[in-house]
Amino acid sequence: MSLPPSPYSAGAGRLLVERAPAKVNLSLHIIGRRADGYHLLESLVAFAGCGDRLSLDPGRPLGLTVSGPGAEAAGAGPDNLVLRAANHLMARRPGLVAGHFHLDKRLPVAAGLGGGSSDAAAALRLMARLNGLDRNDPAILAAAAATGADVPVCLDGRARVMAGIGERLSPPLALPPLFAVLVNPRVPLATADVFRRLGLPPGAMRDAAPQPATPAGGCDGSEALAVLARARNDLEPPAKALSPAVAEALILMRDLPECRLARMSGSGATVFGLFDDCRAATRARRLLAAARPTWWVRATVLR
Ligand SMILES: C[C@](O)(CO)[C@H](O)COP(=O)(O)OP(=O)(O)OC[C@H]1O[C@@H](n2ccc(N)nc2=O)[C@H](O)[C@@H]1O
Ligand SMILES: Nc1ncnc2c1ncn2[C@@H]1O[C@H](COP(=O)(O)OP(=O)(O)OP(=O)(O)O)[C@@H](O)[C@H]1O
Repeated sequence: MSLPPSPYSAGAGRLLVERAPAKVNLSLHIIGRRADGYHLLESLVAFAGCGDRLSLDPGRPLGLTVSGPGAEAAGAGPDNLVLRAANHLMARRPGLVAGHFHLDKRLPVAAGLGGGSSDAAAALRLMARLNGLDRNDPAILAAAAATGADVPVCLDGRARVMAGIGERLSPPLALPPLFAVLVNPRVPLATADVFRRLGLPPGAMRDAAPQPATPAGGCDGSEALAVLARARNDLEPPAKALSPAVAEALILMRDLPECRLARMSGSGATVFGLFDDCRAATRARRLLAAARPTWWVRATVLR
């Protein structure tokens, strides 16, 4: 039996490494549904300090190995979003040099944290670095959009408002650092199932939804929290209907004495809580981890 190649093996080239941070939807408002079934939305997206890690060994043929707690759920086959993104890019730019990817999969899978999308974006950044492409090269942007609705916003991992189905991005936003706890009850939720459960017919527009509450540039953390409190995640009700663990996580988070805001991210089941400072978030992480020892719980800063 041959051993899988070491993620840290030197190969013929220099190992390139990128972080793939978790994406958190601070707000998510559904505006309508396109005739092709995709939903139009407005979402304020930020990125966490925790995430996956992707490396690329340029000396070897295109391939992927995966390690870490989420390795089995993510898989290492051609459907992994790392390989899908690389193949989308190579189809648009024949002749690009690829290599062997190694993914250290730390984030829970199908969790509303855009882990796969962030991995795909990291793969495109690695391919861009290896081939001397600009990150804003049209082929990179097109490969990102073709890989998944969340991939474009993950390309540079900076807080933005995304609109359309995720292809229209605001300029980067200067959010104050937000002290957060992320909790995932380890119940995977398929994004397509959550959108379907919303029950919006294709072609339908909802009554005018408010703009996503976006904290003004330069505001402090407590002003940002006040603005975010006026927003919502429209996918919470369908996710709760599909998984009671989402409601349980929201209640546990909201009931923590120092929690200022609790909301689901993306299509769930991960719930985030926001706190006034790092110490309050750390205390909350300890309380949640003790209350639900089998759940995935992290304290982190969102930017
Ligand atoms: C919920 C969010 O995570 C918010 O950031 C994204 O909108 C979902 O992004 P994603 O996981 O990259 O989604 P994709 O992989 O492109 O799509 C998965 C499935 O979700 C549904 N989908 C996704 C995005 C969207 N705007 N409308 C949809 O209805 C579609 O059924 C699609 O087949
Ligand atoms: N690298 C990857 N990491 C995680 N999942 C992957 C990956 N590649 C393919 N997948 C598949 O994609 C699906 C969605 O995974 P992901 O973890 O990105 O979901 P998510 O966090 O809900 O994303 P989003 O917030 O964008 O909806 C899973 O069912 C998984 O099998």
